[in-house]
Amino acid sequence: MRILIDENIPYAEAFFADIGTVVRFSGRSLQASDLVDADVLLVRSITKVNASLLSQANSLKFVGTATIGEDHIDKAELSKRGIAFSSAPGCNANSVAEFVINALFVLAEKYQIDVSNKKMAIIGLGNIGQNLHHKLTVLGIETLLCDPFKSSTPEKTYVDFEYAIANADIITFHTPLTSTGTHPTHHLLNANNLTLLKDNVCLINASRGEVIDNTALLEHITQRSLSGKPNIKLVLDVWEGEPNPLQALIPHCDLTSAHIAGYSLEGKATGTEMLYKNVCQLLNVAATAQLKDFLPEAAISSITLNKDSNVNKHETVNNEVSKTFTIAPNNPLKTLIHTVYDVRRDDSLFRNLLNEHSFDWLRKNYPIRREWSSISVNCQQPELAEQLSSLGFHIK
Ligand SMILES: NC(=O)c1ccc[n+]([C@@H]2O[C@H](COP(=O)([O-])OP(=O)(O)OC[C@H]3O[C@@H](n4cnc5c(N)ncnc54)[C@H](O)[C@@H]3O)[C@@H](O)[C@H]2O)c1
Ligand SMILES: O=C(O)[C@H](O)[C@H](O)COP(=O)(O)O
Repeated sequence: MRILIDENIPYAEAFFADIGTVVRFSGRSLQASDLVDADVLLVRSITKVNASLLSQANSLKFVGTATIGEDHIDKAELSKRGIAFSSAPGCNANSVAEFVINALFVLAEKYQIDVSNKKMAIIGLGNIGQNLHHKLTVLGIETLLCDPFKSSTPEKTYVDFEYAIANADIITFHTPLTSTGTHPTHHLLNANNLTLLKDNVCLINASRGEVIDNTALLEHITQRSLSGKPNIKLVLDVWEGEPNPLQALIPHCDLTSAHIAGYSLEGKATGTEMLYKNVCQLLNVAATAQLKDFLPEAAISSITLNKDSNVNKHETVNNEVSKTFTIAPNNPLKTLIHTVYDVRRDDSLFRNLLNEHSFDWLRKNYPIRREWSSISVNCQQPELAEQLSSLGFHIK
């Protein structure tokens, strides 16, 4: 059994060595001829699996992508050739949701935004959007939910896209990239509706670059500046035209990164495990390998929050009780989250290394990043401990 696996899929040997011969490849240079005699092909989002790539596949039984996005896969072509397919839905949802909260905390501190009285629109309520919605609810941040494929219930109200972007203080995108169907997302945010955004809006895109018309966004930012309006607070993890982002947009961003929101070790490794289980099922072999047996302990695996840590502290300055920032600079929750991982690290790498190296290099050489669940927190305050536990931390 010949198993072709992208070089950026972790733990592939640990999972697949017992099933067959693992052959690694570089995602953008895979050729049709490499698929001769291959039985299984596991890719990431940079490999376009289409008729051309599959043209010499003579024994391929399964194609898997260790991602949730499927816009790089021609599923109709796979089905025509009788090749089974699966993605890894939800594998990196927690990673992306943590990334967004991480970025939000940076913006809140940088601009002293009291997020407790702001509305955050989540565009796309799938695996990531729902995970993020849960975390924001735990943090007490009000949300506007937008997903035309979901119906409102007494507990959950969905709003339409224009309402969401016109009324939100923070907007975060979590849709797939689609260009057909009733609600395509290609250039969902574009020259026609950018004008609806609030003056002080924060915009986060960790979905697909093409969901926002990047040229129109740059033009809009320039027009805003000319008319004396405040800048958009901008977080871009994904870019139109990757691996060649619109360079002129970069200086206008507060936080930049090379499509790594889903790149926690847990997120990537869970993708491998999901594909492994699917391959085992297809081949009718027992799935004996388990991620929990390989995942290493985090570099910092235990932390103590002292007794007087208080998330929503009212500070008295000059005999006046100061404004309560849910995410104040000394907020222990923010400190804790930025101890596990700080999105500003990736912003620095992106800005400093993008010209010397490349977008793909930054992704390939991505430093290990762990999720909140990798850390055990010793917390003496029951209320804070419960909040941390709901966010995914282990409580001692
Ligand atoms: N930056 C990263 O590293 C990273 C990581 C993971 C996923 N992603 C991207 O994020 C996307 C979402 O991931 P997911 O796991 O939540 O996927 P998902 O399929 O679980 O959810 C997507 C949701 O978007 C909704 N949707 C579709 N069209 C919409 C529209 N026009 N307006 C609003 N909502 C719409 C769908 O109904 C669905 O609920 C992926 O498709 C992928 O492109 C990026
Ligand atoms: O769609 C996804 O799951 C994510 O965008 C994923 O993190 C992309 O990573 P890549 O496959 O490009 O390495």
